[in-house]
Amino acid sequence: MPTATGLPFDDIRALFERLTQPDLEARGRAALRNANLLKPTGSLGELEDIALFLAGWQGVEKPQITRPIVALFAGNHGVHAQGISRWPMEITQTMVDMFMQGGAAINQLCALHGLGLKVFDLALDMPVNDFTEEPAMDEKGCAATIAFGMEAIAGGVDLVCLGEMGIGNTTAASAIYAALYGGDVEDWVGDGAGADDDQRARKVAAITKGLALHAPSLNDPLEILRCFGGREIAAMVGTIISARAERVPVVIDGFVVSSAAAVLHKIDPALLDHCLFAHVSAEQAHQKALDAMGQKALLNLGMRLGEGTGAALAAMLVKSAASTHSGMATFADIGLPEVTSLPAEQES
Ligand SMILES: O=C(O)c1ccc[n+]([C@@H]2O[C@H](COP(=O)([O-])O)[C@@H](O)[C@H]2O)c1
Ligand SMILES: Cc1cc2nc[nH]c2cc1C
Repeated sequence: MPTATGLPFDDIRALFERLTQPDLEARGRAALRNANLLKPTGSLGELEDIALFLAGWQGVEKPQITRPIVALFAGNHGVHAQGISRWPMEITQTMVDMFMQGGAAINQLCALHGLGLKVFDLALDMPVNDFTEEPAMDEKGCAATIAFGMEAIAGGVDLVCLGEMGIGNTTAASAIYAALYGGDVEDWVGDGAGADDDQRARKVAAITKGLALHAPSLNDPLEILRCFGGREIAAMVGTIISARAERVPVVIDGFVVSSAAAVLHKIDPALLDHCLFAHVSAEQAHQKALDAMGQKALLNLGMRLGEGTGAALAAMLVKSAASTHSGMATFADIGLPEVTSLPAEQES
């Protein structure tokens, strides 16, 4: 990834200059098909919007989801030493082992909804640096981790749901939001995986210290990622970028995955055009983060697990949207007149 001519991040930044776009002609054909499907206009609500979104990114009138995956990234965090989580760091490895054994929540949802599960553990025995003392990563390591995340869609997938596991990573995510958007640190901090009042106060203190230490870097979103992010967050940035290049839609999970999306949104909101936001996490500040990105989530079920569980549920909706749109009969099929053009405002 790093080149002889520039800094490692230069290669990443170059990718933002040549963004693939949805196929608007295919999307238009899908909109016409949608108008002819055997149902009252608009009666499948947001499923219709999702079907047209898929048609645009897949470049076909009848989109299909046949190879969906959850890409689940795990990382450990040096800031854990500041007493910011209810859980020991070893739980990250324990859960990775459990993902392999099939006993975690995400395994059940993947099996139920026909989603492949790819688990990537990112040097769990070498946590990123404690961001209250030094940047979490150096530029080379951060860029290499972004590049690693780009490989998650290799082998051909047509929907990628992002998930993560990392004790301490809600502190990293809160720090990223506070650095990107400013405001009171308290407003970006929540209970994570069950923090008590003292742990929560220590999250605020750690982030406040980190923001002061890394103040010179706060005007550059990739630097913010490097200073505060875990490897799992950097890798998810990479997956979102490579999915865009391949025109593969991405489903963003909760509070932590959204922090990876927020890094890209701050660089250019158009970098998220191929992403759907799955759910509003119960982690306080997730709604605030969604608002900052101008995003509306599909579900709001009070979930705050991570692992990609909210994204896996939303994938079921995305698959439903593709199936109804592509499989239904039309009014012409029952001998009724066909709609042959749409009013201009309904064309996209
Ligand atoms: O993504 C979310 O919405 C979310 C909200 C709260 C907690 N989590 C999960 O909880 C873990 C981090 O919690 P903590 O308190 O150790 O920072 C990590 O494995 C996340 O997947 C995830
Ligand atoms: C047990 C456990 C499972 C998790 N899955 C995602 N984050 C988690 C955090 C904990 C503590």
